Amino acid sequence: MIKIAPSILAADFSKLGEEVREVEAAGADWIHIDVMDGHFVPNISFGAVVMDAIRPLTNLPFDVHLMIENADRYIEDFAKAGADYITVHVEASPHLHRTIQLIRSFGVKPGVVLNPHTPVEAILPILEDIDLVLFMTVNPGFGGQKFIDSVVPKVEQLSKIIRDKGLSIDIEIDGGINEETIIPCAKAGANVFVAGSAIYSKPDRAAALQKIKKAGEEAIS
Ligand SMILES: O=C(CO)[C@@H](O)[C@H](O)COP(=O)(O)O
Repeated sequence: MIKIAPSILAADFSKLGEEVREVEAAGADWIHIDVMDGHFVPNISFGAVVMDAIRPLTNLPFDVHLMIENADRYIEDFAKAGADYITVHVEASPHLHRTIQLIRSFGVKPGVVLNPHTPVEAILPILEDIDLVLFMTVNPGFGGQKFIDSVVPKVEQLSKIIRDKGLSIDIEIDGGINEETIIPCAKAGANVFVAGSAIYSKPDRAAALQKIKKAGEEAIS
């Protein structure tokens, strides 16, 4: 099953509620929420207050991608604001087990994010403790960047490890996803795809979303 998670980073913030409702009606599976602190990444987006404001507008799972330092300090806020998944960067988490346990303690599903250059080996020790692995196919901080295809073999590598261990972990891809780049990622074993500009920059968001999803489904059929 291919899931599409539109990234609201690419939405029109002056009408964020409508933008969320529009992608839900278009067939979105999750809503992807990019939180940036201006330290771990060179950009600032929004925090738990904004997420809290849009939480009543949809029942779709909120997939919160923390691109921040000191994530432990903010996890409770995002959990209380209605996160279903919280992912933290392995590169920004010196005490990864503790952070994962903290996320789970609030009833939220924990996940780990890898930057494009970070090897899969970095997360092997915590694989049995997480629900989601997010592979960045751009360097985090901005929407609209070019897909880095050298990440695809890492997706294949992790997918095999998950299969061999009999684990149930979603593999998500984020950065430069469109109806073409989804194909190698889906074939490599990913099942959740973040798309920002490929959906929100299009006049017909529903058509754009469905085209990406169909390309992913065809790739694995
Ligand atoms: O986390 C990030 C960027 O740091 C992503 O979620 C982007 O927002 C995806 O945008 P597109 O590459 O799809 O435009």
